[in-house]
Amino acid sequence: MYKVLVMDGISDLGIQLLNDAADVTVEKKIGLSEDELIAIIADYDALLVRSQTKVTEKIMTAASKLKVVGRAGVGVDNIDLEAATKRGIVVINAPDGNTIATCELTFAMMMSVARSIPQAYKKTVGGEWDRKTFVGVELRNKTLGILGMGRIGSEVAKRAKVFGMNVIGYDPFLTEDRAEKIGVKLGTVNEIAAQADFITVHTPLTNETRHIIARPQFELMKKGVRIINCARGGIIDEMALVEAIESGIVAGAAFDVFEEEPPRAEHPFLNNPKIIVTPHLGASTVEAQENVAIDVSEEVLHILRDEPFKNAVNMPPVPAVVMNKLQPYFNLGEKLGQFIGQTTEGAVQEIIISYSGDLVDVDVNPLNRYIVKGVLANQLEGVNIVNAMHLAKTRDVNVVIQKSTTSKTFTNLVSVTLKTKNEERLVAGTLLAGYGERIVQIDQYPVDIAPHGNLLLISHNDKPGIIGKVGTLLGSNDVNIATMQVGRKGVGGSAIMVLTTDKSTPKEVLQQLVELPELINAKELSI
Ligand SMILES: NC(=O)C1=CN([C@@H]2O[C@H](COP(=O)(O)OP(=O)(O)OC[C@H]3O[C@@H](n4cnc5c(N)ncnc54)[C@H](O)[C@@H]3O)[C@@H](O)[C@H]2O)C=CC1
Ligand SMILES: O=C(O)C(=O)COP(=O)(O)O
Repeated sequence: MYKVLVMDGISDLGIQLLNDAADVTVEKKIGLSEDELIAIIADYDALLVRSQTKVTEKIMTAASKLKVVGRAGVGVDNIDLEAATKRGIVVINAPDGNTIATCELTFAMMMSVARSIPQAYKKTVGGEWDRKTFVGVELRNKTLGILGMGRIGSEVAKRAKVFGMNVIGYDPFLTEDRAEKIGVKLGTVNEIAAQADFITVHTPLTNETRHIIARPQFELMKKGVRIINCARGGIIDEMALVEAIESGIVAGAAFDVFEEEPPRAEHPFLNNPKIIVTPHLGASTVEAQENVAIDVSEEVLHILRDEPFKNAVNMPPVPAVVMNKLQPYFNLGEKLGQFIGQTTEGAVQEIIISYSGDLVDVDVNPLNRYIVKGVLANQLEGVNIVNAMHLAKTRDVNVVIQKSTTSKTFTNLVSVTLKTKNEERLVAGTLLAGYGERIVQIDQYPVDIAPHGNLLLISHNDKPGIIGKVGTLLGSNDVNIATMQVGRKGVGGSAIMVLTTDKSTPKEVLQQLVELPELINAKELSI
Protein backbone atom coordinates (compact mmCIF):
# COMPACT_ATOMS: atom_id res chain seq x y z
CA MET A 1 0.00 0.00 0.00
CA TYR A 2 1.47 3.37 -1.02
CA LYS A 3 1.16 6.24 1.43
CA VAL A 4 0.64 9.72 0.05
CA LEU A 5 0.98 12.84 2.18
CA VAL A 6 -0.97 15.84 0.93
CA MET A 7 -0.04 19.33 2.14
CA ASP A 8 -0.80 22.94 1.30
CA GLY A 9 -4.55 22.87 0.64
CA ILE A 10 -4.70 20.76 -2.50
CA SER A 11 -8.19 20.29 -3.98
CA ASP A 12 -10.00 17.26 -2.55
CA LEU A 13 -11.90 16.81 -5.80
CA GLY A 14 -8.61 16.72 -7.65
CA ILE A 15 -7.07 14.07 -5.46
CA GLN A 16 -10.16 11.87 -5.65
CA LEU A 17 -8.19 9.70 -8.06
CA LEU A 18 -5.71 8.90 -5.30
CA ASN A 19 -8.46 8.36 -2.75
CA ASP A 20 -10.15 5.90 -5.12
CA ALA A 21 -7.01 3.89 -5.82
CA ALA A 22 -7.04 0.54 -4.02
CA ASP A 23 -3.27 0.55 -3.57
CA VAL A 24 -3.02 4.06 -2.05
CA THR A 25 -3.86 5.68 1.26
CA VAL A 26 -3.97 9.46 1.41
CA GLU A 27 -3.32 11.58 4.48
CA LYS A 28 -3.80 15.33 4.53
CA LYS A 29 -1.80 17.56 6.87
CA ILE A 30 -1.69 21.32 6.52
CA GLY A 31 0.86 23.75 7.89
CA LEU A 32 3.55 21.40 9.21
CA SER A 33 6.90 22.94 10.07
CA GLU A 34 10.09 21.53 8.52
CA ASP A 35 10.87 19.62 11.74
CA GLU A 36 7.35 18.21 11.96
CA LEU A 37 7.56 17.02 8.38
CA ILE A 38 11.01 15.51 8.96
CA ALA A 39 9.60 13.56 11.90
CA ILE A 40 6.94 11.78 9.79
CA ILE A 41 8.15 11.80 6.18
CA ALA A 42 9.91 8.41 6.35
CA ASP A 43 6.47 6.82 6.31
CA TYR A 44 5.42 8.17 2.92
CA ASP A 45 5.96 7.16 -0.69
CA ALA A 46 4.68 10.40 -2.18
CA LEU A 47 4.43 14.02 -1.05
CA LEU A 48 2.06 16.51 -2.67
CA VAL A 49 2.64 20.23 -2.20
CA ARG A 50 1.82 23.67 -3.59
CA SER A 51 4.17 26.64 -3.16
CA GLN A 52 3.97 26.91 0.60
CA THR A 53 5.89 23.85 1.78
CA LYS A 54 9.62 24.12 1.24
CA VAL A 55 10.84 20.64 0.34
CA THR A 56 14.42 20.92 1.55
CA GLU A 57 17.39 18.56 1.36
CA LYS A 58 16.94 17.84 5.10
CA ILE A 59 13.38 16.65 4.46
CA MET A 60 14.49 14.45 1.56
CA THR A 61 17.30 12.95 3.63
CA ALA A 62 14.72 11.82 6.17
CA ALA A 63 12.39 10.57 3.44
CA SER A 64 13.76 7.07 3.05
CA LYS A 65 10.75 5.73 1.11
CA LEU A 66 9.88 8.84 -0.88
CA LYS A 67 9.58 8.16 -4.61
CA VAL A 68 7.91 11.33 -5.78
CA VAL A 69 7.25 14.94 -4.85
CA GLY A 70 4.22 16.21 -6.74
CA ARG A 71 3.84 19.97 -7.16
CA ALA A 72 0.22 20.86 -7.83
CA GLY A 73 1.19 23.91 -9.88
CA VAL A 74 4.02 25.23 -12.05
CA GLY A 75 6.87 26.77 -10.05
CA VAL A 76 9.20 24.33 -8.28
CA ASP A 77 11.48 26.90 -6.67
CA ASN A 78 10.27 25.61 -3.27
CA ILE A 79 11.72 22.14 -3.98
CA ASP A 80 15.45 21.30 -3.83
CA LEU A 81 15.67 19.64 -7.24
CA GLU A 82 19.33 18.71 -6.97
CA ALA A 83 18.78 16.93 -3.66
CA ALA A 84 15.81 15.07 -5.17
CA THR A 85 17.73 13.98 -8.26
CA LYS A 86 20.64 12.67 -6.17
CA ARG A 87 18.22 10.53 -4.21
CA GLY A 88 16.24 9.35 -7.22
CA ILE A 89 13.12 11.20 -6.08
CA VAL A 90 11.05 12.22 -9.06
CA VAL A 91 9.74 15.78 -8.91
CA ILE A 92 6.70 16.38 -11.07
CA ASN A 93 4.63 19.47 -11.59
CA ALA A 94 1.31 20.26 -13.23
CA PRO A 95 2.31 22.89 -15.75
CA ASP A 96 -0.91 23.32 -17.73
CA GLY A 97 -3.71 23.45 -15.20
CA ASN A 98 -3.30 26.97 -13.83
CA THR A 99 -2.25 28.90 -16.94
CA ILE A 100 -5.61 30.55 -17.51
CA ALA A 101 -6.21 31.30 -13.83
CA THR A 102 -2.86 33.10 -13.57
CA CYS A 103 -3.32 34.86 -16.89
CA GLU A 104 -6.73 36.11 -15.80
CA LEU A 105 -5.39 37.33 -12.45
CA THR A 106 -2.65 39.17 -14.36
CA PHE A 107 -5.33 40.86 -16.42
CA ALA A 108 -7.38 41.65 -13.36
CA MET A 109 -4.28 43.19 -11.78
CA MET A 110 -3.50 45.19 -14.92
CA MET A 111 -7.01 46.60 -15.02
CA SER A 112 -7.02 47.22 -11.27
CA VAL A 113 -3.76 49.13 -11.45
CA ALA A 114 -5.01 51.08 -14.49
CA ARG A 115 -8.18 52.13 -12.67
CA SER A 116 -7.13 51.96 -8.99
CA ILE A 117 -10.05 49.67 -8.22
CA PRO A 118 -8.83 48.42 -4.79
CA GLN A 119 -7.97 51.96 -3.63
CA ALA A 120 -11.33 53.32 -4.84
CA TYR A 121 -13.18 50.45 -3.19
CA LYS A 122 -11.45 51.09 0.12
CA LYS A 123 -12.43 54.75 0.14
CA THR A 124 -15.98 54.10 -0.99
CA VAL A 125 -16.70 51.49 1.69
CA GLY A 126 -15.06 53.88 4.16
CA GLY A 127 -17.82 56.37 3.45
CA GLU A 128 -16.00 58.69 1.01
CA TRP A 129 -17.42 59.51 -2.43
CA ASP A 130 -14.14 60.49 -4.12
CA ARG A 131 -14.53 60.85 -7.90
CA LYS A 132 -11.45 63.05 -8.41
CA THR A 133 -8.51 61.03 -7.16
CA PHE A 134 -9.00 57.94 -9.24
CA VAL A 135 -8.72 59.04 -12.84
CA GLY A 136 -7.27 56.03 -14.57
CA VAL A 137 -5.80 55.17 -17.95
CA GLU A 138 -7.11 52.98 -20.76
CA LEU A 139 -5.37 49.87 -22.01
CA ARG A 140 -6.27 50.51 -25.64
CA ASN A 141 -3.32 51.74 -27.74
CA LYS A 142 -0.95 51.27 -24.83
CA THR A 143 2.19 49.15 -25.08
CA LEU A 144 2.42 46.05 -22.92
CA GLY A 145 5.86 44.56 -22.36
CA ILE A 146 5.89 40.88 -21.42
CA LEU A 147 9.00 39.19 -20.04
CA GLY A 148 8.57 35.43 -20.41
CA MET A 149 6.39 34.33 -23.27
CA GLY A 150 5.62 30.79 -22.16
CA ARG A 151 2.17 29.44 -21.36
CA ILE A 152 0.96 32.33 -19.18
CA GLY A 153 2.82 35.12 -21.01
CA SER A 154 1.37 34.00 -24.35
CA GLU A 155 -2.19 33.90 -22.99
CA VAL A 156 -1.72 37.40 -21.54
CA ALA A 157 -0.48 38.58 -24.96
CA LYS A 158 -3.56 37.13 -26.67
CA ARG A 159 -5.92 38.96 -24.37
CA ALA A 160 -3.92 42.20 -24.58
CA LYS A 161 -4.27 42.14 -28.38
CA VAL A 162 -8.04 41.89 -28.02
CA PHE A 163 -7.93 44.96 -25.76
CA GLY A 164 -6.16 46.85 -28.54
CA MET A 165 -2.74 46.90 -26.91
CA ASN A 166 0.61 46.71 -28.68
CA VAL A 167 2.63 43.88 -27.26
CA ILE A 168 6.42 43.57 -27.04
CA GLY A 169 7.72 40.25 -25.75
CA TYR A 170 11.07 39.07 -24.50
CA ASP A 171 11.86 35.38 -24.16
CA PRO A 172 15.03 33.58 -25.25
CA PHE A 173 12.83 30.85 -26.78
CA LEU A 174 10.47 33.14 -28.65
CA THR A 175 11.25 32.90 -32.36
CA GLU A 176 10.47 35.70 -34.81
CA ASP A 177 8.03 33.41 -36.61
CA ARG A 178 6.04 32.60 -33.52
CA ALA A 179 6.11 36.20 -32.33
CA GLU A 180 4.71 37.30 -35.68
CA LYS A 181 2.03 34.63 -35.56
CA ILE A 182 0.73 35.83 -32.20
CA GLY A 183 1.15 39.48 -33.13
CA VAL A 184 3.94 40.25 -30.68
CA LYS A 185 6.97 42.41 -31.44
CA LEU A 186 10.28 41.08 -30.12
CA GLY A 187 12.33 43.29 -27.84
CA THR A 188 15.13 43.10 -25.27
CA VAL A 189 14.54 43.72 -21.58
CA ASN A 190 15.86 47.25 -21.93
CA GLU A 191 13.81 47.98 -25.05
CA ILE A 192 10.72 46.83 -23.20
CA ALA A 193 11.66 48.98 -20.22
CA ALA A 194 12.03 52.03 -22.46
CA GLN A 195 8.87 51.54 -24.54
CA ALA A 196 6.19 49.93 -22.38
CA ASP A 197 3.28 51.56 -20.58
CA PHE A 198 2.61 48.32 -18.71
CA ILE A 199 5.17 45.63 -17.91
CA THR A 200 4.29 42.15 -16.73
CA VAL A 201 6.67 39.29 -15.96
CA HIS A 202 5.97 35.59 -16.55
CA THR A 203 9.31 33.84 -16.21
CA PRO A 204 10.38 31.36 -13.57
CA LEU A 205 12.64 32.75 -10.85
CA THR A 206 16.17 31.72 -11.83
CA ASN A 207 19.64 33.21 -11.41
CA GLU A 208 19.10 34.93 -14.75
CA THR A 209 15.68 36.33 -14.02
CA ARG A 210 16.36 37.43 -10.43
CA HIS A 211 16.05 41.23 -10.46
CA ILE A 212 15.80 41.22 -14.25
CA ILE A 213 13.93 44.47 -13.63
CA ALA A 214 15.97 46.56 -11.23
CA ARG A 215 17.20 50.13 -10.87
CA PRO A 216 18.91 50.33 -14.34
CA GLN A 217 15.66 49.26 -16.04
CA PHE A 218 13.48 51.63 -13.97
CA GLU A 219 15.80 54.45 -15.04
CA LEU A 220 14.99 53.67 -18.70
CA MET A 221 11.21 53.62 -18.18
CA LYS A 222 8.65 56.13 -19.34
CA LYS A 223 7.03 58.20 -16.62
CA GLY A 224 3.69 56.70 -15.68
CA VAL A 225 4.57 53.06 -16.39
CA ARG A 226 2.67 50.38 -14.47
CA ILE A 227 4.28 47.12 -13.31
CA ILE A 228 2.66 43.74 -12.67
CA ASN A 229 4.20 40.66 -11.12
CA CYS A 230 2.06 37.51 -10.94
CA ALA A 231 5.03 35.18 -11.47
CA ARG A 232 7.57 35.10 -8.64
CA GLY A 233 8.82 37.51 -6.01
CA GLY A 234 12.40 38.47 -6.81
CA ILE A 235 12.04 38.80 -10.59
CA ILE A 236 11.48 42.51 -9.98
CA ASP A 237 13.70 44.21 -7.42
CA GLU A 238 11.16 45.26 -4.77
CA MET A 239 13.23 48.08 -3.25
CA ALA A 240 14.07 49.52 -6.69
CA LEU A 241 10.34 49.51 -7.49
CA VAL A 242 9.52 51.46 -4.33
CA GLU A 243 12.20 54.03 -5.25
CA ALA A 244 10.82 54.27 -8.80
CA ILE A 245 7.35 54.96 -7.40
CA GLU A 246 8.74 57.60 -5.05
CA SER A 247 10.61 59.28 -7.91
CA GLY A 248 7.41 59.41 -9.97
CA ILE A 249 8.53 57.02 -12.74
CA VAL A 250 6.14 54.22 -11.83
CA ALA A 251 2.50 55.22 -11.53
CA GLY A 252 1.35 51.99 -9.96
CA ALA A 253 2.19 48.35 -9.39
CA ALA A 254 0.30 45.14 -8.76
CA PHE A 255 2.05 42.26 -7.06
CA ASP A 256 0.70 38.78 -6.32
CA VAL A 257 4.08 37.44 -5.22
CA PHE A 258 6.88 38.54 -2.89
CA GLU A 259 10.57 37.87 -2.41
CA GLU A 260 9.65 36.55 1.01
CA GLU A 261 6.20 35.02 1.51
CA PRO A 262 4.27 36.01 3.46
CA PRO A 263 5.86 39.48 3.52
CA ARG A 264 6.79 40.93 6.90
CA ALA A 265 4.30 43.43 8.37
CA GLU A 266 6.73 46.29 7.71
CA HIS A 267 7.22 45.38 4.02
CA PRO A 268 7.14 48.70 2.07
CA PHE A 269 4.53 47.40 -0.40
CA LEU A 270 1.94 46.93 2.31
CA ASN A 271 1.37 50.58 3.08
CA ASN A 272 2.08 52.09 -0.32
CA PRO A 273 -1.12 53.49 -1.85
CA LYS A 274 0.21 52.93 -5.36
CA ILE A 275 0.88 49.24 -4.91
CA ILE A 276 -1.87 46.64 -5.06
CA VAL A 277 -1.12 43.31 -3.44
CA THR A 278 -2.71 39.88 -3.30
CA PRO A 279 -1.48 36.84 -1.35
CA HIS A 280 -0.15 34.63 -4.20
CA LEU A 281 -3.58 33.97 -5.66
CA GLY A 282 -2.62 33.41 -9.32
CA ALA A 283 -3.57 29.75 -9.32
CA SER A 284 -6.37 30.05 -6.81
CA THR A 285 -9.45 29.29 -8.86
CA VAL A 286 -11.68 26.28 -8.40
CA GLU A 287 -10.93 25.16 -11.96
CA ALA A 288 -7.16 25.54 -11.73
CA GLN A 289 -6.95 23.77 -8.40
CA GLU A 290 -8.97 20.85 -9.68
CA ASN A 291 -6.89 20.70 -12.87
CA VAL A 292 -3.51 20.72 -11.16
CA ALA A 293 -4.55 18.26 -8.47
CA ILE A 294 -5.94 15.83 -11.08
CA ASP A 295 -2.82 16.16 -13.25
CA VAL A 296 -0.47 15.65 -10.34
CA SER A 297 -2.48 12.73 -8.93
CA GLU A 298 -2.41 10.92 -12.27
CA GLU A 299 1.33 11.30 -12.52
CA VAL A 300 1.92 10.30 -8.89
CA LEU A 301 -0.04 7.10 -9.49
CA HIS A 302 2.07 6.33 -12.58
CA ILE A 303 5.28 6.84 -10.65
CA LEU A 304 4.21 4.81 -7.62
CA ARG A 305 3.14 1.99 -9.92
CA ASP A 306 6.34 2.18 -11.97
CA GLU A 307 4.49 3.22 -15.11
CA PRO A 308 5.79 5.79 -17.63
CA PHE A 309 5.13 9.43 -16.73
CA LYS A 310 5.67 12.73 -18.51
CA ASN A 311 5.99 15.82 -16.32
CA ALA A 312 9.19 15.17 -14.36
CA VAL A 313 10.94 18.43 -13.62
CA ASN A 314 14.26 16.85 -12.69
CA MET A 315 14.51 14.99 -15.98
CA PRO A 316 14.53 16.41 -19.48
CA PRO A 317 11.01 16.55 -20.94
CA VAL A 318 10.06 13.92 -23.52
CA PRO A 319 7.94 15.18 -26.42
CA ALA A 320 4.79 13.09 -27.02
CA VAL A 321 5.96 11.86 -30.44
CA VAL A 322 9.21 10.58 -28.94
CA MET A 323 7.36 9.06 -25.98
CA ASN A 324 4.98 7.19 -28.30
CA LYS A 325 7.87 5.62 -30.17
CA LEU A 326 10.00 4.82 -27.14
CA GLN A 327 7.48 3.70 -24.55
CA PRO A 328 7.12 0.15 -25.94
CA TYR A 329 10.89 -0.27 -25.51
CA PHE A 330 11.18 0.85 -21.89
CA ASN A 331 10.45 -2.57 -20.43
CA LEU A 332 12.69 -4.35 -22.91
CA GLY A 333 15.52 -1.86 -22.24
CA GLU A 334 15.29 -2.28 -18.49
CA LYS A 335 15.25 -6.08 -18.81
CA LEU A 336 18.26 -6.11 -21.10
CA GLY A 337 20.04 -3.96 -18.51
CA GLN A 338 19.00 -6.26 -15.67
CA PHE A 339 20.01 -9.33 -17.65
CA ILE A 340 23.47 -8.15 -18.56
CA GLY A 341 24.00 -6.60 -15.12
CA GLN A 342 23.58 -10.03 -13.55
CA THR A 343 25.90 -11.87 -15.95
CA THR A 344 29.06 -10.06 -14.84
CA GLU A 345 31.04 -9.94 -11.60
CA GLY A 346 32.90 -6.89 -10.36
CA ALA A 347 32.48 -3.19 -10.89
CA VAL A 348 30.97 -2.03 -14.17
CA GLN A 349 33.34 0.23 -16.06
CA GLU A 350 31.46 0.82 -19.27
CA ILE A 351 27.96 0.34 -20.66
CA ILE A 352 27.75 0.46 -24.44
CA ILE A 353 24.21 0.80 -25.75
CA SER A 354 23.78 0.27 -29.49
CA TYR A 355 20.63 0.95 -31.45
CA SER A 356 19.82 -0.06 -34.97
CA GLY A 357 16.74 -0.06 -37.13
CA ASP A 358 13.61 1.88 -36.09
CA LEU A 359 15.25 3.66 -33.17
CA VAL A 360 18.07 5.31 -35.06
CA ASP A 361 16.14 8.50 -35.76
CA VAL A 362 14.62 8.84 -32.29
CA ASP A 363 16.00 10.72 -29.27
CA VAL A 364 16.81 7.63 -27.21
CA ASN A 365 17.88 9.43 -24.02
CA PRO A 366 14.80 8.34 -22.03
CA LEU A 367 15.37 4.72 -23.06
CA ASN A 368 19.05 4.93 -22.08
CA ARG A 369 17.91 5.74 -18.54
CA TYR A 370 15.86 2.54 -18.35
CA ILE A 371 18.77 0.45 -19.59
CA VAL A 372 21.30 2.02 -17.22
CA LYS A 373 18.80 1.66 -14.37
CA GLY A 374 18.49 -2.06 -15.17
CA VAL A 375 22.26 -2.53 -15.18
CA LEU A 376 22.93 -0.62 -11.97
CA ALA A 377 19.96 -2.08 -10.07
CA ASN A 378 21.97 -5.25 -9.70
CA GLN A 379 24.62 -3.43 -7.68
CA LEU A 380 22.96 -0.40 -6.16
CA GLU A 381 19.85 0.19 -4.13
CA GLY A 382 17.40 2.94 -4.96
CA VAL A 383 18.30 3.33 -8.63
CA ASN A 384 15.56 4.70 -10.84
CA ILE A 385 15.28 6.49 -14.14
CA VAL A 386 15.74 9.87 -12.44
CA ASN A 387 19.08 9.13 -10.82
CA ALA A 388 20.41 6.32 -13.08
CA MET A 389 22.62 8.58 -15.21
CA HIS A 390 23.70 10.60 -12.19
CA LEU A 391 24.67 7.42 -10.30
CA ALA A 392 26.56 6.05 -13.33
CA LYS A 393 28.54 9.28 -13.53
CA THR A 394 29.33 9.45 -9.83
CA ARG A 395 30.59 5.86 -10.00
CA ASP A 396 32.76 6.53 -13.05
CA VAL A 397 30.70 4.23 -15.26
CA ASN A 398 31.16 5.36 -18.83
CA VAL A 399 27.91 5.20 -20.82
CA VAL A 400 28.47 5.07 -24.58
CA ILE A 401 25.61 5.33 -27.05
CA GLN A 402 25.99 4.06 -30.59
CA LYS A 403 23.57 4.06 -33.49
CA SER A 404 23.77 2.12 -36.71
CA THR A 405 21.40 2.12 -39.66
CA THR A 406 22.39 -1.38 -40.72
CA SER A 407 20.41 -3.96 -38.78
CA LYS A 408 20.75 -7.14 -40.75
CA THR A 409 17.95 -9.20 -39.33
CA PHE A 410 15.63 -7.10 -37.15
CA THR A 411 13.60 -3.99 -37.81
CA ASN A 412 14.75 -2.75 -34.42
CA LEU A 413 17.58 -3.97 -32.21
CA VAL A 414 18.89 -2.75 -28.86
CA SER A 415 22.13 -4.26 -27.69
CA VAL A 416 23.84 -3.66 -24.38
CA THR A 417 27.50 -4.46 -23.79
CA LEU A 418 28.90 -4.38 -20.30
CA LYS A 419 32.58 -4.06 -19.56
CA THR A 420 34.14 -4.80 -16.21
CA LYS A 421 37.86 -5.06 -15.48
CA ASN A 422 37.91 -8.72 -16.50
CA GLU A 423 34.87 -9.32 -18.66
CA GLU A 424 32.86 -8.05 -21.58
CA ARG A 425 29.31 -9.40 -22.10
CA LEU A 426 26.59 -8.55 -24.54
CA VAL A 427 22.85 -8.99 -24.73
CA ALA A 428 20.61 -7.83 -27.55
CA GLY A 429 16.84 -7.64 -27.75
CA THR A 430 14.09 -6.62 -30.07
CA LEU A 431 10.35 -6.02 -30.16
CA LEU A 432 8.85 -8.57 -32.53
CA ALA A 433 5.46 -7.66 -33.98
CA GLY A 434 2.93 -10.05 -32.50
CA TYR A 435 5.44 -11.64 -30.08
CA GLY A 436 6.60 -8.70 -27.96
CA GLU A 437 9.96 -8.53 -26.24
CA ARG A 438 12.62 -11.06 -27.19
CA ILE A 439 16.25 -11.51 -26.28
CA VAL A 440 17.86 -12.45 -29.58
CA GLN A 441 21.56 -12.53 -28.81
CA ILE A 442 23.73 -13.32 -25.81
CA ASP A 443 27.41 -12.65 -26.39
CA GLN A 444 28.02 -14.11 -29.84
CA TYR A 445 25.17 -16.64 -29.65
CA PRO A 446 21.88 -16.07 -31.43
CA VAL A 447 18.93 -17.03 -29.19
CA ASP A 448 15.19 -16.41 -28.97
CA ILE A 449 14.01 -15.91 -25.41
CA ALA A 450 11.01 -14.15 -23.89
CA PRO A 451 12.64 -12.19 -21.06
CA HIS A 452 10.39 -13.08 -18.14
CA GLY A 453 10.69 -14.89 -14.84
CA ASN A 454 13.54 -17.14 -13.72
CA LEU A 455 16.27 -17.58 -16.28
CA LEU A 456 19.14 -20.03 -15.98
CA LEU A 457 22.15 -19.02 -18.04
CA ILE A 458 24.54 -21.91 -18.48
CA SER A 459 27.90 -21.82 -20.28
CA HIS A 460 29.12 -25.26 -21.28
CA ASN A 461 31.05 -27.27 -23.82
CA ASP A 462 28.97 -28.67 -26.65
CA LYS A 463 29.00 -32.39 -25.76
CA PRO A 464 26.32 -35.00 -26.49
CA GLY A 465 24.09 -35.68 -23.49
CA ILE A 466 24.64 -32.38 -21.66
CA ILE A 467 21.10 -31.17 -22.27
CA GLY A 468 19.73 -34.39 -20.80
CA LYS A 469 21.99 -34.17 -17.76
CA VAL A 470 20.89 -30.61 -17.00
CA GLY A 471 17.22 -31.54 -17.52
CA THR A 472 17.46 -34.57 -15.27
CA LEU A 473 19.25 -32.71 -12.49
CA LEU A 474 16.71 -29.91 -12.48
CA GLY A 475 13.76 -32.30 -12.80
CA SER A 476 14.93 -34.48 -9.93
CA ASN A 477 15.08 -31.34 -7.79
CA ASP A 478 11.53 -30.36 -8.72
CA VAL A 479 12.58 -27.41 -10.92
CA ASN A 480 10.30 -27.54 -13.95
CA ILE A 481 11.77 -26.24 -17.22
CA ALA A 482 9.36 -24.01 -19.14
CA THR A 483 11.55 -23.23 -22.17
CA MET A 484 15.06 -24.07 -23.31
CA GLN A 485 17.34 -22.45 -25.86
CA VAL A 486 20.82 -23.52 -26.88
CA GLY A 487 23.39 -21.64 -28.89
CA ARG A 488 26.88 -22.69 -29.87
CA LYS A 489 29.84 -21.41 -31.82
CA GLY A 490 30.26 -24.67 -33.69
CA VAL A 491 30.02 -28.43 -33.19
CA GLY A 492 31.88 -29.39 -30.02
CA GLY A 493 32.79 -25.76 -29.20
CA SER A 494 31.72 -23.56 -26.35
CA ALA A 495 27.98 -23.12 -26.04
CA ILE A 496 25.28 -21.56 -23.93
CA MET A 497 21.98 -22.86 -22.67
CA VAL A 498 19.21 -20.54 -21.48
CA LEU A 499 16.35 -22.10 -19.56
CA THR A 500 13.27 -20.49 -18.14
CA THR A 501 12.02 -22.32 -15.08
CA ASP A 502 8.73 -22.22 -13.21
CA LYS A 503 10.46 -21.52 -9.93
CA SER A 504 13.79 -20.30 -8.74
CA THR A 505 16.62 -22.89 -8.82
CA PRO A 506 17.96 -23.54 -5.31
CA LYS A 507 21.61 -22.62 -4.71
CA GLU A 508 22.70 -26.21 -4.02
CA VAL A 509 21.19 -27.34 -7.33
CA LEU A 510 23.12 -24.57 -9.13
CA GLN A 511 26.23 -25.88 -7.40
CA GLN A 512 25.51 -29.43 -8.59
CA LEU A 513 25.04 -28.09 -12.13
CA VAL A 514 28.41 -26.35 -12.04
CA GLU A 515 30.01 -29.60 -10.92
CA LEU A 516 28.94 -31.38 -14.14
CA PRO A 517 32.19 -31.87 -16.09
CA GLU A 518 30.85 -30.26 -19.29
CA LEU A 519 29.65 -27.13 -17.48
CA ILE A 520 31.69 -23.93 -17.29
CA ASN A 521 29.25 -21.80 -15.36
CA ALA A 522 25.59 -21.64 -14.33
CA LYS A 523 23.86 -18.55 -13.10
CA GLU A 524 20.30 -17.77 -12.26
CA LEU A 525 19.11 -14.39 -13.50
CA SER A 526 15.95 -12.79 -12.32
CA ILE A 527 14.39 -10.27 -14.70
N1 LIG B 1 1.12 33.65 -9.07
C1 LIG B 1 0.86 32.39 -9.17
O1 LIG B 1 0.08 31.84 -8.40
C2 LIG B 1 1.49 31.61 -10.28
C3 LIG B 1 2.74 31.91 -10.71
N2 LIG B 1 3.31 31.16 -11.71
C4 LIG B 1 4.65 31.54 -12.14
O2 LIG B 1 4.59 31.89 -13.51
C5 LIG B 1 5.75 31.41 -14.15
C6 LIG B 1 5.45 31.17 -15.61
O3 LIG B 1 4.56 30.07 -15.74
P1 LIG B 1 4.30 29.40 -17.17
O4 LIG B 1 4.00 30.44 -18.17
O5 LIG B 1 3.32 28.31 -16.95
O6 LIG B 1 5.74 28.79 -17.44
P2 LIG B 1 6.41 28.52 -18.85
O7 LIG B 1 7.57 27.64 -18.56
O8 LIG B 1 5.41 28.11 -19.85
O9 LIG B 1 6.96 29.96 -19.27
C7 LIG B 1 8.09 30.55 -18.72
C8 LIG B 1 8.79 31.27 -19.84
O10 LIG B 1 9.86 32.05 -19.28
C9 LIG B 1 10.88 32.04 -20.23
N3 LIG B 1 12.15 32.45 -19.63
C10 LIG B 1 13.00 31.72 -18.90
N4 LIG B 1 14.08 32.46 -18.57
C11 LIG B 1 13.87 33.69 -19.12
C12 LIG B 1 14.62 34.87 -19.13
N5 LIG B 1 15.81 34.95 -18.52
N6 LIG B 1 14.12 35.95 -19.78
C13 LIG B 1 12.91 35.87 -20.41
N7 LIG B 1 12.17 34.76 -20.45
C14 LIG B 1 12.64 33.68 -19.80
C15 LIG B 1 10.91 30.62 -20.74
O11 LIG B 1 11.59 30.53 -21.99
C16 LIG B 1 9.44 30.30 -20.84
O12 LIG B 1 8.95 30.55 -22.14
C17 LIG B 1 6.10 30.15 -13.39
O13 LIG B 1 7.47 29.95 -13.41
C18 LIG B 1 5.63 30.40 -12.00
O14 LIG B 1 6.71 30.83 -11.22
C19 LIG B 1 2.63 30.16 -12.32
C20 LIG B 1 1.37 29.82 -11.93
C21 LIG B 1 0.71 30.50 -10.84
O1 LIG C 1 1.92 27.19 -9.90
C1 LIG C 1 2.65 28.09 -9.45
O2 LIG C 1 3.82 28.30 -9.81
C2 LIG C 1 2.13 28.95 -8.40
O3 LIG C 1 2.80 29.87 -8.03
C3 LIG C 1 0.86 28.63 -7.74
O4 LIG C 1 1.17 28.49 -6.40
P1 LIG C 1 0.12 27.82 -5.38
O5 LIG C 1 -0.10 26.42 -5.87
O6 LIG C 1 -1.10 28.64 -5.46
O7 LIG C 1 0.80 27.85 -4.05
